[in-house]
Amino acid sequence: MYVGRFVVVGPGIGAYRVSSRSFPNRQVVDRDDALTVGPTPDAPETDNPYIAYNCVREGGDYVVVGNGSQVDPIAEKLDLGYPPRDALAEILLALDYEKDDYDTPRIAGVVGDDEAFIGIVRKDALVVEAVSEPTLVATYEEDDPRAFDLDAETAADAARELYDHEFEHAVCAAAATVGDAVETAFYNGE
Ligand SMILES: NC(=O)c1ncn([C@@H]2O[C@H](COP(=O)(O)O)[C@@H](O)[C@H]2O)c1NC=O
Repeated sequence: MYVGRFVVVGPGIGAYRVSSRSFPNRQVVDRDDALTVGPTPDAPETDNPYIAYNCVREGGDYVVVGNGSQVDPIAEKLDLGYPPRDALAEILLALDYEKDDYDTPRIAGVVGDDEAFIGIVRKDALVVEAVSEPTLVATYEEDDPRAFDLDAETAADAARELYDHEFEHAVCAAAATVGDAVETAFYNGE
């Protein structure tokens, strides 16, 4: 099954995978204050505005994961002390779904050491929920949050677990854990 991009978040851990039919030549890079998805050096040029963005970034005591430019303003709201639910709802609603050929939803998660929130804005709905167990939401097909069996306990294992998941067209993955410190990791395949 092809679900496009997806996030999995639970208390203390969050992960994100890029799956892509149209833009497979992409990778995650570590840019000090964020993990960024972008084209590989050999990728064909494109003017699509939705394929390069920060996918993992700290905000306040939390880490934000997501599939587009919403990650930055959500993190900035958290830096200002907004409650995670409100930061997710406000920014997802403000930016809304992507205006591409698929009306691709924006998805995001906020991870704290003992709490987590997940959100999606689709053409027909805005959903923001607190979650107590690892929970998945994807851009296509799996676009309502549902429990996900995440075995990983480290960021490196979470990135690898999402990359290896059976959903089709894996491109790259990133993850973070939130405890006494934040750890991040990514995996771009072999
Ligand atoms: N975040 C991403 O990495 C991303 N990659 C592709 N998209 C959008 O989704 C559309 C469909 O892409 P695909 O066929 O790869 O699923 C693209 O035209 C683009 O507008 C993205 N936007 C949201 O998921």
